[in-house]
Amino acid sequence: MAIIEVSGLRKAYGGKPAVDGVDFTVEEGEIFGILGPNGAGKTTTVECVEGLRVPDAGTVRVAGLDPVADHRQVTQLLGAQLQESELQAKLTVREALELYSAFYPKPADWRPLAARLGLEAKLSTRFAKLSGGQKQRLFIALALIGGPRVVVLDELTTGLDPRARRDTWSLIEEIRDSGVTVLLVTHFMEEAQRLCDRIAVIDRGKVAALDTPAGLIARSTATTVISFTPSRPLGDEDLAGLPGAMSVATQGDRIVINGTDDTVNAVITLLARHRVTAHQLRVTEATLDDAFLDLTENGTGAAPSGTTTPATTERV
Ligand SMILES: Nc1ncnc2c1ncn2[C@@H]1O[C@H](COP(=O)(O)OP(=O)(O)OP(=O)(O)O)[C@@H](O)[C@H]1O
Repeated sequence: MAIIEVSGLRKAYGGKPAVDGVDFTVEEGEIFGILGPNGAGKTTTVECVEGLRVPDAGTVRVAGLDPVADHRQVTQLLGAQLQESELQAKLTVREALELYSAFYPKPADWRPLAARLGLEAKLSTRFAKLSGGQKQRLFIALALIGGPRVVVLDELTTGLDPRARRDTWSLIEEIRDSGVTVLLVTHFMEEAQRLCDRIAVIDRGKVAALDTPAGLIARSTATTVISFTPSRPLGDEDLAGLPGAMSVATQGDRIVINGTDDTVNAVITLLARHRVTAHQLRVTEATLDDAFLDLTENGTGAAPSGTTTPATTERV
């Protein structure tokens, strides 16, 4: 069942469209990612979902409620961590948790929440003295304190070191596993690929693509690249007609083939049949990075699904 429904959403600032007809639905219990280049309209979109901005046109519903007209009810079921969150420097972690608990009629018990987020030892620490990762953990706790059904996390891991980022990913998965729907705005492809059940790629205020991470990668013009140096030359006729191969090139004594998983298997069979050893065999897969560049203005422009281009050898 959809818990968030966004339809025909438009929002302009000073006449310039920031969100220009966005549609998507988020199913209850999923991690839904919003991905896109700087200034694409991601934050404006989630701020409309949170009821912090009033749409110029279109409808937004959270559990059937209008985030603007039914703001009070929506704040009881939606927890938000904003992109640039700050707290009073002298506030301790305990005070922040107690203060935010007071905003809700039935808050979650903050003690187990703090323990789950690794904040127990920091309860008496002032906000200004927390590390970036600890601040983010506190903001997650504050977003969860009302016992929400949906939590919106906007660029949560920006500025964190790789270990803190990975720890935060585990937390986000735990939140989803506890039944909370997560709407996640991120710039990090690896984060989106690892965490999200589905992703809307937003570009210039519109949804450029909406799919699972694997589905977005499959749309990418980039594919699987196989390269190796054979122990003795292979005939052109052997390499022609490999299943799924879109191009075969030689670079010195290296062979570079752009194809699919079927091509990888066929190459291995071919090498075994000819008793040829492949030196420095490399297989690289398309990633969400490739798909992102294909789908957004920063890349080569939106590529229609199913199109292919000749192999690019620099990815090898
Ligand atoms: N309060 C505002 N007043 C005027 N223009 C704004 C305002 N907020 C955002 N914009 C503009 O609207 C467009 C979309 O901004 P938004 O913050 O929604 O994008 P974003 O995808 O979240 O970007 P980023 O990834 O850089 O955070 C941008 O061109 C931005 O400059």
